[in-house]
Amino acid sequence: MSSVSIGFSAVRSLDHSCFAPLYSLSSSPSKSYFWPEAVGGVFRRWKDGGSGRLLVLASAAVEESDPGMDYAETNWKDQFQKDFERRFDLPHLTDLFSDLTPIPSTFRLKKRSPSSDDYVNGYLYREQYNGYINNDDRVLLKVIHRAGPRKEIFFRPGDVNAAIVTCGGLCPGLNDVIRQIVITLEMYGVKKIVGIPHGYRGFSAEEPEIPLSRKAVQTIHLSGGSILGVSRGGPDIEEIVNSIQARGINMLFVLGGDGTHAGANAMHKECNKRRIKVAVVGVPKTIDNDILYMDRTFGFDTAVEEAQRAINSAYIEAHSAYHGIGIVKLMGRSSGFIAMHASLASGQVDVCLIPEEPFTLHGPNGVLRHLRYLVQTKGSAVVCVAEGAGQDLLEKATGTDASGNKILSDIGIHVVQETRKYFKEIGVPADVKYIDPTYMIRAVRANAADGILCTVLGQNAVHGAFAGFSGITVGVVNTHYAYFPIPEVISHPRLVDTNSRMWHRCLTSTGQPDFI
Ligand SMILES: Nc1ncnc2c1ncn2[C@@H]1O[C@H](COP(=O)(O)OP(=O)(O)OP(=O)(O)O)[C@@H](O)[C@H]1O
Ligand SMILES: O=P(O)(O)OC[C@H]1O[C@](O)(CO)[C@@H](O)[C@@H]1O
Ligand SMILES: [Mg+2]
Repeated sequence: MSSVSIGFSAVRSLDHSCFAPLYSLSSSPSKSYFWPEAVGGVFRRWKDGGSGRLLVLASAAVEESDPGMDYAETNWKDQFQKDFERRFDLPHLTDLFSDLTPIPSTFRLKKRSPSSDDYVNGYLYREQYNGYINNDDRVLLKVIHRAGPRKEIFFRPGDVNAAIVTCGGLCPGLNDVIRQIVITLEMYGVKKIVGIPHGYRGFSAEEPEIPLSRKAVQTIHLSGGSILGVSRGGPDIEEIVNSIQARGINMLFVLGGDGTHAGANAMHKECNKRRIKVAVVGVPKTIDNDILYMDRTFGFDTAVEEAQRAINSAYIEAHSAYHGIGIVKLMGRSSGFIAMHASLASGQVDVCLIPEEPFTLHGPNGVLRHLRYLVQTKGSAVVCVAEGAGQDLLEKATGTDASGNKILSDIGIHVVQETRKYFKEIGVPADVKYIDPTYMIRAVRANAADGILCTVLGQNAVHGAFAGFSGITVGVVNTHYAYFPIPEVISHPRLVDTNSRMWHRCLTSTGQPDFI
């Protein structure tokens, strides 16, 4: 692959260890060459059957630009930027209600330069020295909308009827986000805030709404779970929007994964169709970290921390046993981020198996043969397997859960059974210990890093709704908080790039060969 850099920008990201070139021209026809760890957006272009195509890489997410666009002209950079800008334009209430006029924000910010009023007993209180965000402010090459409080807002706080709903599986930090949404709504002057019980099912009105106030949420972040409850499945979009209308909800905060966001976007569209003024704002929740564009989603950091505890226990068990083999199954239906990061964090994993990397168990290049080598050379081995890994090796499970997600076959149990069988067959003793910490990981409270992330996301969700956006979600990209149109972030799950430096670091740490 030949590649020519034509411009640089120093963009720093917490996730990444480098400063990255911004634009790069490449003649590689292969889609597999990308730099998922490059930051700030790396533009790479190659010839594809005569028409130029372009990739933008944003914080480990790879997005193909509109293939219909002709980037062959010399001003491809401008064209690309315009195309990207168009795709990331945010739906706004004024798209529907053109006569809406904003009012000065009720969210008070202190001035940047302190005045004598800001001193109390000689101390300067400057915790809110911050500025309002301009609607033109963008992050990542100035195309993605910056999150934060706007000077003008589109709701009178007295008219706001806000609701919060948490859907899908549990995730550390849900209570932190709920808490911060409530606190921020109150800071704007909102009085009517409720929680919808048990996810979208709560819209079918079997259970009463949960009244929320600063007092009610003050300490909820001290425990895991969601005080509102969660669920999968539930009523269809029309029924949900009927319920939104009947309850008079005009700000809806939706905390959930890709399914929840698909629902939120459908609700936003249905509200538009009915011409009702409702701001639907999502906060992505997934311990799997499988949402596009975001540096990370809340709960992921905590999940990794908990997961590496399970791995360390597996190591101690395996290491203490004669020919011990510790096998740990971690969550990750389509993406192996938890398994990869926990393996790296622990440093004790010999084999890390993720959905993105095919492998065989049997045969000369299989996992089992390598385990035999490990127990015979170092005395023990640890395997970390993501739940979505190796599904092609298993008998297909049939059916879906209440939300329509495919039920996966259990790769953890399969690896355990096959390992026991293999060692018995070859007459080598092996003491196999299995740990599945799945729900222990999900149910814990958020750690400090996630607590901060949840706080900022919760605040920004409220700022986004007051700013008049709807059908959007909030995330952190290249360390900046930004708003995204929902369809862009859920178009497909974010996957571990097996050509990335991070996956290679993981392989270096485990020392595992290719199992193909
Ligand atoms: N395409 C869709 N359109 C409308 N609603 C959906 C869609 N997919 C899922 N939902 C609804 O969203 C809710 C949550 O979906 P799901 O159970 O798939 O969890 P999720 O949000 O993807 O979170 P998790 O990461 O835990 O799987 C459910 O109530 C489900 O009915
Ligand atoms: O057992 P539940 O609640 O359906 O959740 C399992 C799913 O949750 C996830 O962690 C996503 O939140 C997936 O990786 C996993 O398949
Ligand atoms: Mg999902």
